[in-house]
Amino acid sequence: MKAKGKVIFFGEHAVVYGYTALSLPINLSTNVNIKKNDNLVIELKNLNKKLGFEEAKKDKDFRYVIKAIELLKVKEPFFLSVSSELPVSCGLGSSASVVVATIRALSKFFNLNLPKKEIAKLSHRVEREVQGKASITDTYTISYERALKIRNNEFSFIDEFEKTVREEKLYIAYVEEREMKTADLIKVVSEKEEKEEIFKEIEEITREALSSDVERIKELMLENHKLLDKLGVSTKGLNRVVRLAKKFGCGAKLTGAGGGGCVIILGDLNEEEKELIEKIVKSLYLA
Ligand SMILES: Nc1ncnc2c1ncn2[C@@H]1O[C@H](COP(=O)(O)OP(=O)(O)OP(=O)(O)O)[C@@H](O)[C@H]1O
Ligand SMILES: C[C@@](O)(CCO)CC(=O)[O-]
Ligand SMILES: [Mg+2]
Repeated sequence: MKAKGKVIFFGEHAVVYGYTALSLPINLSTNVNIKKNDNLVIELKNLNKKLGFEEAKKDKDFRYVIKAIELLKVKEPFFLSVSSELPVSCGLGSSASVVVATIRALSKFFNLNLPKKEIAKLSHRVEREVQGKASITDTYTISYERALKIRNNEFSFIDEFEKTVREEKLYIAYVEEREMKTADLIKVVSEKEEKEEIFKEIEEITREALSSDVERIKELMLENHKLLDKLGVSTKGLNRVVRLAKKFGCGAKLTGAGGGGCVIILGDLNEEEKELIEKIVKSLYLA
């Protein structure tokens, strides 16, 4: 079973504290396959790891899959294999995508017929338990496969916002590997003294973005990025890509937890501009 990834357009981190975020699903996906087996074995293809259940429990990389299996209380053994088109731990929701795909696959294999709502709820529980803190943004966007506004862990669909940003090209620049996981970055932010003031400024930007035209959305993305930098979750590499995209007349910001990973770029890039960005990133996708 498959599950998509996501980008956050506005409001990451602030959303963990009840403020607003706007997110969109993206078409890079994770695939989880399950087949009958004598023992419970888990394979993580992107990470080149394959372990039995008891061994996997001791390895941090397996935490999301293990927690999902434990939560569904399934008894019979199986072989479960995860592979993803999403770069791992880079801001595109790879953790949530793995969890949603795993729960969807378990639901099908064990004939549980879990409805979308239940899959979203369980997936969020897994992320929250593994990370300590997690908003519903990533798991719900991926479970519902719709653009969402999240506030106070409640969601609504924002198809109009998605239509507005889709008037322009949307690129994802995979800039650099992250040294920290989302869980660690959430902790860094929790220790930042001036976080509430920064969140309030992000909130104003996010609310304005929801009813703005695409040109204003581009400016607001740059402002949101500046505040994420002030919050301490940007890097030199991410700032460099955002600066270049701005020079080319685009909106740009880091997306997801930050600390490296990906930048989203909204606007048209000509061949020469694309090449200049490609020179300083690992890859550039059209989302
Ligand atoms: N392809 C994969 N196979 C197995 N586990 C994965 C895979 N992708 C992600 N994970 C799990 O998710 C963890 C990374 O999650 P993390 O939340 O840090 O990054 P992300 O979800 O990509 O970024 P963000 O939360 O900012 O969107 C990995 O350490 C691993 O446990
Ligand atoms: C950093 C964060 O806001 C987004 C990660 O994609 C964490 C969360 O919402 O749970
Ligand atoms: Mg994550």
